[in-house]
Amino acid sequence: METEKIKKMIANYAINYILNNDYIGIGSGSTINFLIDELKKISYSIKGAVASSRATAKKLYKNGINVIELNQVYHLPLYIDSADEINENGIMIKGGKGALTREKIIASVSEKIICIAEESKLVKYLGNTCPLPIEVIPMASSSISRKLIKLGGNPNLRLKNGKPFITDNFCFIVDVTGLKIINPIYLEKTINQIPGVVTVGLFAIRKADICLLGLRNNVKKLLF
Ligand SMILES: O=C(CO)[C@H](O)[C@H](O)COP(=O)(O)O
Repeated sequence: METEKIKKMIANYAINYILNNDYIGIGSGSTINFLIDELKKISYSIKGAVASSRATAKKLYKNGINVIELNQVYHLPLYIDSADEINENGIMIKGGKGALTREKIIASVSEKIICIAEESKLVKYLGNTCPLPIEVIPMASSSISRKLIKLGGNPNLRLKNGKPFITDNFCFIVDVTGLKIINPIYLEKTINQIPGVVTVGLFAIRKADICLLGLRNNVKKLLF
């Protein structure tokens, strides 16, 4: 309950960053769902929103926000999303809800990335409180897992109701624990190069510019 209250508070704070009559990229997950509830109040001033998942698109649409395809815009001035972890340099682990690929695409064309997260997600060492998700082409999940073991990780195919979890892109997710994320940019590039990897949920090459960190009673702004 306390976490939900904090997520709501950050979402309420974050709408102050939304530019009048412009486009915006919107992430996925429970924190972002609170943000979308807030966006409803200013839907008239949002030119269009690019959604990072089908679930987000559905909720935006329901809240009267104009949902557009990324192909309709050249670039986005702002992308707001949450993360599973963020470190003191703005590098994030994302993909806990499985939307990492679309999130990374939107992040790559966005001028500014704001991460909204509760304090518990701010970590010193990435990968200690959550696994690193990797979206993979289904036929390559085993070969990729073997390569991840060679890199020192413990890969696990993500399941839902006993069957592989299927992403919006009809792919699987391999969640890896145990990797030492000492050089995140190098690790992101290394994993990206394994054949069959669609996206690794390490956001080091394009990290957050700002984090709005939800504390118990207020929001702290971190600039990177
Ligand atoms: O990366 C994500 C989705 O792929 C989310 O941002 C991350 O999982 C955090 O989710 P929540 O806001 O529910 O804690």
